[in-house]
Formats: sequence, C-alpha cells, structure tokens
Amino acid sequence: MGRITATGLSWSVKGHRLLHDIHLDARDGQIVGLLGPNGSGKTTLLRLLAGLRRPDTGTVRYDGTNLRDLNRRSLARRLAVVEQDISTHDHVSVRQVVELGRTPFRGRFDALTTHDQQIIDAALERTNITDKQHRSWHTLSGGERQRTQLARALAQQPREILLDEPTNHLDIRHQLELLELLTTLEITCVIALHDLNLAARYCDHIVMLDHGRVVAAGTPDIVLTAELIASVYGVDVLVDREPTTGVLRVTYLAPTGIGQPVNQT
Ligand SMILES: Nc1ncnc2c1ncn2[C@@H]1O[C@H](COP(=O)(O)OP(=O)(O)OP(=O)(O)O)[C@@H](O)[C@H]1O
Repeated sequence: MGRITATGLSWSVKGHRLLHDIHLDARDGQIVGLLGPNGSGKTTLLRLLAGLRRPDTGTVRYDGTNLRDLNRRSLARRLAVVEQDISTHDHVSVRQVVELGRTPFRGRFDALTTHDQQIIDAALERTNITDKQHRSWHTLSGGERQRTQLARALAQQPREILLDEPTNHLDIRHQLELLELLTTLEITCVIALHDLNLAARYCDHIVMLDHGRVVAAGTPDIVLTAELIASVYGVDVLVDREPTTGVLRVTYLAPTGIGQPVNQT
C-alpha cells in the first residue's frame, strides 16, 4: 500500500489557470474520492498525479519520492491508471489488454511466465470478465471495457491506482461490485466520481473541487453537507442517513432556486 501526496499543485494551459494550489494525501489503502462538477478539474488533477502532465508549481510524491525522480518503469511498477473511455486496443482481445498490465515487469521480448498468467487469470476473475477474455476489444460494451481496464490495472499489482469515473457505463450491480472490490484491495485509490452516494458509502476521504480549487476535504460526513452541495453543484439536496446501514444518504431535490417554494405559515 502506497502513499500519494500532492502539495501546492497548480496547472495552466495557454495562460489560463485550471488548477490552483491543490493539496491531497492518500495513504494506506484509503479510497480518496475526487468530486466536483463537470469541468472542475478532476481529470486534470488525476493526470498530474499520474505524471502525464507536469505541474506549474507543487509536487507529487509517491511514498515520499518526488514523481520527477521516478522513471516511467518504476512508476508503472507501482501505479496503475484507469482513464475514461479508452478507445484504443481495437484489434486485440480482452486477455491481451489485461496482459499489458504485466508489461512493466517484463523484458521487451520476454514471454509471459506462468506466474504472469496466474496474475492475469486472477485479475480477469476479480473483475468478472473471464468469460469474455477471448472476445475482441472492439466488440465489448462500455461496461465490459471498463471492467477490462480495471483488470489490466489489477494485473499490474499496483500499490496505488488512479481511476477516472470508473463507474461510467456500469450498471448498478457492477458499480457496487467495483467499489466493493476496491475496498477489499490493499491498494491506495484516488477515484473521480460523480455519484455522491457512492462517494459517501465507499470513500474514506473526499476532496471536493470547484473551478480548479479544493473547496472542502475530509471524511464524507464533513464534506457532503447540503450547504456545500448546493453551493458547488447548484442543487438542493436532503442529506440524512440510511436507516439500516447508517451510511450518509443524499437525496436530490431540485436545482437551486427552482424547487418548490417553502410553505411559510
Ligand atoms: N488541454 C486543455 N486545454 C484547454 N482546456 C483544458 C485542457 N484540459 C482541460 N481543460 C479544461 O479544464 C477544465 C477541467 O477539465 P477536467 O477534464 O479536468 O474536468 P473534470 O472535473 O474531469 O470534468 P468532467 O466531470 O466533465 O469529466 C475544463 O474546463 C476543461 O475544458
């Protein structure tokens, strides 16, 4: 289980600052949720954490080592990234996509070992995609692609994993299965999510972004208040607890300002 620490991150494009002074600390197998409306900076932040973009200011550290001091191979041996809507891999099978997860551990011309094959089998099994392993990637549904990408990430046996809206395209059961799976892994996860109820239930810590800034951070209880959700998302909600599990529950009422007027007597 690794630790990802980001301090003072900012990033601009064409002179326009998209992320401002971001701090984030994910450790010890925690699930850290990145929340925020469309365009608030979740994907951009994940790319900085993954080393796919270089911050203008600030640092990203993996177990205390500056990302800049980790070469690509060392990073790939510890960090897996599941991006949104991958559309490559057109002419490969599901199993071949998952095999890519073993690339950082192999020499360029080395064959997969029995050990590699066992890891690939386990990753396919855990993501419930074994029965599709010989199917061609381009024939898969959106949800099956998502699960294949997760299987590839698991085949990497990472210490940390970054996931960008991995529940997109998944039906309710597969959404729950994916998040349940993440809770059982000894992997530190940073995960961009849109569903506030999934975040409430599965995240240990939430970082709420708005216009490229962290506007709240902490446990779901601290962050997911009706006031904050109204101000960030512009939606009136009711926040209470689900009676049987006690998990925080967010009920969407209406976009702020166009709900039913309060009956004043
Ligand atoms: N390379 C770029 N050039 C210009 N603008 C960019 C670039 N990358 C991101 N942006 C802008 O930065 C903002 C944040 O984008 P980002 O994709 O990080 O948001 P997000 O929170 O992941 O959104 P969503 O929930 O819609 O996926 C958006 O306004 C986006 O248009």
